[in-house]
Amino acid sequence: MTANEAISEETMLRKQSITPPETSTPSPSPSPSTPTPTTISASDSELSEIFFVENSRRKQSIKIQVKLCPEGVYLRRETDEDDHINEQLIRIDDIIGSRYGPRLKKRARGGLNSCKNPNGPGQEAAPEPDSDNSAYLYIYAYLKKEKPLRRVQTLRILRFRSSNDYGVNLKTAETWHRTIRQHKRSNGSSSPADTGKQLLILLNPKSGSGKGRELFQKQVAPLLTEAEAQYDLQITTHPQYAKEFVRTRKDLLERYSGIVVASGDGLFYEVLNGLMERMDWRRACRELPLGIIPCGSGNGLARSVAHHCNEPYEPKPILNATLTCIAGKSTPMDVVRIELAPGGDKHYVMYSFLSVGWGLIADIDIESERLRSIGAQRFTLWAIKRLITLRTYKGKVYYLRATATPPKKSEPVVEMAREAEENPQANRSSLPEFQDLPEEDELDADHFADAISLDRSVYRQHADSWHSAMSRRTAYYSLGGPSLRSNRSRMSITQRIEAANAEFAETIPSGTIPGLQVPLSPGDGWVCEEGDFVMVHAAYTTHLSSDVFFAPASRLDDGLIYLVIIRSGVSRHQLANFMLSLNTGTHLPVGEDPFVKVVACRAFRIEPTGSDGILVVDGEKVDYGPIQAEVMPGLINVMTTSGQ
Ligand SMILES: Nc1ncnc2c1ncn2[C@@H]1O[C@H](COP(=O)(O)OP(=O)(O)OP(=O)(O)O)[C@@H](O)[C@H]1O
Repeated sequence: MTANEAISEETMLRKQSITPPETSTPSPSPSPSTPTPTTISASDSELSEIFFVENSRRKQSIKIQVKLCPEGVYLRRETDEDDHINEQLIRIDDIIGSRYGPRLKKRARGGLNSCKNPNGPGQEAAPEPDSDNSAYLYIYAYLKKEKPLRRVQTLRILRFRSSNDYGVNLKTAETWHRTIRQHKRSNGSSSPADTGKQLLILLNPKSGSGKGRELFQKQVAPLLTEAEAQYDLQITTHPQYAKEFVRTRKDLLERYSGIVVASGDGLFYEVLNGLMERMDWRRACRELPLGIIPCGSGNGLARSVAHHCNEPYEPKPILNATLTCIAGKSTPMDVVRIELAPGGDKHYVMYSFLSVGWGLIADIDIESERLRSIGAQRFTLWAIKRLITLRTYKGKVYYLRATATPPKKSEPVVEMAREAEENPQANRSSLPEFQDLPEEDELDADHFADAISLDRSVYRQHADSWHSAMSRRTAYYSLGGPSLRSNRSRMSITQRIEAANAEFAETIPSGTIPGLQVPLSPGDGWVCEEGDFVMVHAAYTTHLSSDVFFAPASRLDDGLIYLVIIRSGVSRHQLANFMLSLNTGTHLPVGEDPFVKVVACRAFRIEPTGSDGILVVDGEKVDYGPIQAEVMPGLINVMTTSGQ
């Protein structure tokens, strides 16, 4: 039989072949349940064709109607023998890509460099002259199944051989390929293949067990190839590499459609903070969705994203997360602005996406580092040790409940300016120097990049430390810009500072709560708890690590920080139960508890007494001392399988 044929791989490459008749005549598009003897039926959005699967064992051919429509690919199978009909829909969301051309000799693998197909997206090289004239369409899908939640790899191969001319068959296969892409686009998926841009992939070869490179080659690259994703793989060579890359790259937004971090949470933290230090941070956060492929040891974000979009995680976290990154959809996610007391070597303002910890869990996380060689067991062992030798910490915890009305923004800079005008000499030393930025026409692209890379940290430190002490707002920046210069001489100090603030409010992310040095007032809605604490731990994603389901009620963009406060006096038994239930998310008290409290808040401040203790932000140790945090709702976009 010289007819079209489809090789259908239901699950992991289980092959059958389907073959439609040799000649094809156009026909109206059939419904999925109505088989037609015709081969091709094309409208703008639907294609339909009858294929045959040769069943050599039973010496019969099975007729399969394949219909491509906006919902996906319908396959309707019937046998002459028992009139039995099987139907299946491969949802368009579950199809990650397709390719067409001659039969693939072996499974294509992505390399470690930019992936480019010389024949254009989805198309393979022309067949050898002596081979058959069939054109093949490979449809790569990962079917989502519930109970247990999993993705099942599925490959459908349609073989087009109606014509003796390879070019004609290829054209038919190409039409199917193009239509699949169109349907994915209409379904809200901006596939990397459609954007004309590359995915930036940042890979830390040292994260987790140190096998990031191999994991990428074996598990990630093949999927990127199937999804026709063009990518630029950057392998980090040292800490801060990723941060500097995204911070200083001039063409970041023009060149890349998104950033995928193939690493642990530590590298994602670098990328987030690098983005936030760009002059175009707002646009970068809005336009560049961020994805994570879990190659680290904690992987709290990857687990939280999987939880958010009801995607499987274990037993194949890398494969599942990669599917999420290539789904072409994204969801807003909160970022938390952290302010630390100056003095240490860590950055004064930082941006966090997971958690802030003080006390028990932070201690276990950091102190058990010395047992890293024994793997995840280190947490259990150290938790037992710390439960036996329980520590408490004295201090104050302030929080602004989610329901509290935000404090009215004061006009601190205006107040300062007024003082300065009244008494210029007295205030001169406390006012920052006005720095002239280059004229706009001097700002070519290179110049701009240098300005970003050289000066930003200076501006940030300077402005923050100055204003935190003097004002209720922490991030007004007083640097004169080009827009001020023309009429500067005619402007009062007040006007100049207001104008500068307006300009830099856009270019530098600012907080809305009082600076760390400013006392907090209950009148503004702040609740204060004072005393001895076993732990204060704040989370804004569901999972702190792949197996710590810390804030089950959290949503990626709910604008909430979940603050868990455990006071001194809690029994070891209750604490042990708390720790043991962390992986199921059943650790939090259902009703009122005298020792354990959960507060949904917008902002909080911790003021530890003394200097001996551990504070962590996103699992990394920071300088011990006062710390405050404020949520910036939906600031970034993370790659998901549902969403826009
Ligand atoms: N090439 C490199 N060599 C050494 N360290 C690196 C390199 N690239 C990045 N780093 C640093 O390694 C740190 C840890 O990386 P990462 O978070 O990816 O892995 P992890 O610690 O195993 O995972 P997790 O944070 O989920 O526990 C990051 O803070 C990053 O700065």
